[in-house]
Formats: sequence, C-alpha cells, structure tokens
Amino acid sequence: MPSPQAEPTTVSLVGSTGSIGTQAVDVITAEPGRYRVVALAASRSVERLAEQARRLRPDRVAIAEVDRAAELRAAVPAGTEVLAGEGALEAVSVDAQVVVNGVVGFAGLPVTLAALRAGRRLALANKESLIAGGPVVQAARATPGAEIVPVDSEHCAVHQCLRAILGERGMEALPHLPASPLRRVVLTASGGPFRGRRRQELAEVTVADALAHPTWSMGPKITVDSSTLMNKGLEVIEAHELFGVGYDDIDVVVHPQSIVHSMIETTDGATLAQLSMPDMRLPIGYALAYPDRIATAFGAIDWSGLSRLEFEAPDREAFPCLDLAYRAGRAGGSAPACLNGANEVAVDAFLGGRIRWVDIPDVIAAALDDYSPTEPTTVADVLDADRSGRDLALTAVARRVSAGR
Ligand SMILES: NC(=O)C1=CN([C@@H]2O[C@H](COP(=O)(O)OP(=O)(O)OC[C@H]3O[C@@H](n4cnc5c(N)ncnc54)[C@H](OP(=O)(O)O)[C@@H]3O)[C@@H](O)[C@H]2O)C=CC1
Ligand SMILES: CC(=O)[C@@H](O)[C@H](O)COP(=O)(O)O
Ligand SMILES: [Mn+2]
Repeated sequence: MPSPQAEPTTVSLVGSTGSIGTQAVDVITAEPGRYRVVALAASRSVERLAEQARRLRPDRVAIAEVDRAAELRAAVPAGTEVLAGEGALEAVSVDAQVVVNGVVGFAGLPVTLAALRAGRRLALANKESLIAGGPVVQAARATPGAEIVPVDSEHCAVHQCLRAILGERGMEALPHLPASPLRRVVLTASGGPFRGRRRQELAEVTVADALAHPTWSMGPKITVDSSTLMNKGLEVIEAHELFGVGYDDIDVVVHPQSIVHSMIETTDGATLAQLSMPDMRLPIGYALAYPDRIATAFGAIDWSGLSRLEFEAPDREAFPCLDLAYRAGRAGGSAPACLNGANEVAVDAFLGGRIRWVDIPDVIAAALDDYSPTEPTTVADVLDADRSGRDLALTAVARRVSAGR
C-alpha cells in the first residue's frame, strides 16, 4: 500500500507534449489525489500543451518558442501564467517537488541543472543532459535535497536491482558506489529494427525503416538511436554517470522481447533483473513515487502468454555506434558531450535525408577523431564541447553531401 499522503506531491512536467510527457500525464491521472501538476512545458506544440493545461490546471505553462506565446496565452485557462522563450523551461523546473525531464536531446540540460540546483527530485528521461553534462551535472546533484531517479527503462531496472543489494542509504550515496557485492551491470537492448542484418545489408535502409521500432513507441530521435545502437551506447555512459560503475563492468546484451529491462550481477554469481512488459508508464510511476510505489499496474506480465525470452551478443561491426560510445565514455571529460552533439547532428541529417543511415557512425567517428577532450567544470565548458561535436559533425556531413553520398 502507498504511504498515506496529506498533500499531493507537486510535479513539473517538462517536455509534457512528447512520448514521455504524455505517458507521465497518463500515470498522474491514473493516481487521483496523489500528484498535482503545477507546471507544464514544451518547445512549440501549442495545441497539445493548451489541452493538457485545460485538463490538469497547472499554475504555470512554459513554451520555448517565443513566437508561439500569444497563441498559447489565448488557449490556456484564465489565471494560468504563461512563460516563453529562453529561460522559460528552466524557470518552471524549480516549481515542484518532482521535475520530470522529458525534453529530447541536449536542450534538456538547463532543466536538469535547474531542478538539481534547486534541490529537487529529478525524474530523468533526458539522458543526453547527464551524458553531455557529466561532471557539471554531478556537481549539481550534490545539492542538498537533489536526487536523480532514472526514468530510462534500463536504468530504472538497475536502480530497482541495486536497491536490493545497497538499501536506501546506499542509493543516497550514488554516484559514489558504496563497497558492495556488485560485479557488473548488464544493460539489455532490443536490437532495434535492423537486428540480425549485416553492415552491407544496411546501406539502403530508409527513415521509415529506422523509425519502425520493434517493441517501443517513442519520439523520432531516440528511435533512430535505437536503430544504430547509439541509444545503448548513450545508456552505457548514462549508467556510468548514474551509478558510478566503471566501463569494464557495464555490458550490453541484446534481448529482442524488451521484457527483461536490465540486470545486475553480484560477486557470488547471482543475477538480479527487473521484468515487465515494455511500458514506460512503469518507470515513470517508479520515479514519481520513489521510494514508494504507485498503486496502478503498468506492464504487469501475463506469464501464460509469454513463451520465450531470448538473449544474444550485439553485432558490434554492423552497429559501430555502441563502441563509439564506449570509446567516448572511456576517454571521459568532455568526450561524451562531443559524441552526443555529433550524434544529434548525424541523426538530424539522416532524418532530413541528407545522409544515409550507414553514414551516421562515420560522421560521429570523424568528429571524435578530430576532437581533443578537456575537463569541463562549467556549463560554458559543456556548451563548448557540444558545439565542437556539432561543428565537426556538420563538416563531416557536408563532406558526404558534396561527395554525393
Ligand atoms: N519515449 C520513450 O519511451 C523514452 C524516451 N527517453 C528519453 O526521453 C527524452 C524524450 O524522449 P521522447 O519523449 O521520446 O521525445 P519526443 O520527441 O516524443 O518529445 C520531446 C519533447 O521535448 C520537447 N522539446 C523538443 N525540443 C525541445 C527544445 N529544443 N527545448 C525544449 N523542449 C523541447 C518537445 O516539445 P514539442 O512537442 O513542443 O516539440 C516534446 O515535449 C529523450 O531524451 C529520450 O532519449 C528515454 C527512454 C524512453
Ligand atoms: C524504453 C527505453 O528505455 C528506450 O531507451 C529503449 O531502451 C529503446 O530500445 P532499445 O533497447 O532498442 O535501444
Ligand atoms: Mn532506454
């Protein structure tokens, strides 16, 4: 049973109009009286944002694109404060006890930093901010009261497993991993839509092919990342940052059913895993309610309908992005920010039809080859590294476009 609550927990939903944001709304509305949404925020989707505001009645609504503010003001209930433009999303990221960061990409960094620096619980879906922000996000995480509870399904699974061996006190010490019987973390990957194909069979795949994820329905950027295995590579760095586990102790296994969401192995050979049907509302509810549990079941397994759970090694030759991420993670410092920025440029160029799917890893590798990592200590350092990754990737994209590839 959940703990009795006098007052609802306040929540800011940033990126409320996307896949994570709309599923967070589902979870909150399934738990009447438990949560109150005090702020909603998105980039440009006025209609969806206004509809959510009419339903959830937040105090404030923020929109990043300033030229959409007038339309939004006209569509939200009277008395709702509307913020717009630079700083608007950051401003509403301190309004609540729990901040859900469902923004896509590096644009989520200000939300992550604002929530942590204000000592809030951050329900983190936006992996890119932690990966690129590295040491700067870790410093903000040390703010009294601040905590990150992962929404990303694999890390939410690892979080649940680690609790079993570390206890709540051990979890509070993260990312300084306490002395523990943990041997390794094993992240599961669906393998994406191109699982089983060799590199030479992937030259002609289309955007529609890459967006056809076999098990999850998600926004376009992460869906393309899943198809290249860069999503898993980013998640390896995310696991390192979240839990303080070294890269030699983070492995990836392909599991096409997406039911085992990840595992930990202990020194005595035991494996602990978290299983559920692929439904992001479970990890979202976990991050909202931690250390309690919500009362609504999302993703419970009907064992009579489940015939097999399969596992295989990732094909690192056909999907080189996985090792590019390990390379950047091991290089450390600002290398993950460069990797992430280059990946965002490459994915954007692929979605825009400027490069082929097989060019994505080559563009990112070209950026990493020409980049010398530094040790970022400020947000400006992180922005610099992101900019360099983007510039180097843009050059590599332009080279491919002018070569007619
Ligand atoms: N979807 C999923 O199941 C999972 C997602 N994640 C992670 O969660 C994050 C969100 O993914 P997902 O929900 O799929 O993405 P979507 O593309 O579905 O949604 C993105 C959200 O971010 C907003 N947004 C886009 N660009 C900006 C910007 N420049 N500044 C501020 N807000 C912006 C969008 O607003 P608007 O609608 O106005 O454009 C929208 O609300 C990603 O980091 C992803 O890796 C992790 C695990 C699973
Ligand atoms: C739901 C979620 O957490 C995604 O990150 C998911 O893991 C993507 O699937 P892949 O395993 O194919 O990358
Ligand atoms: Mn994931």
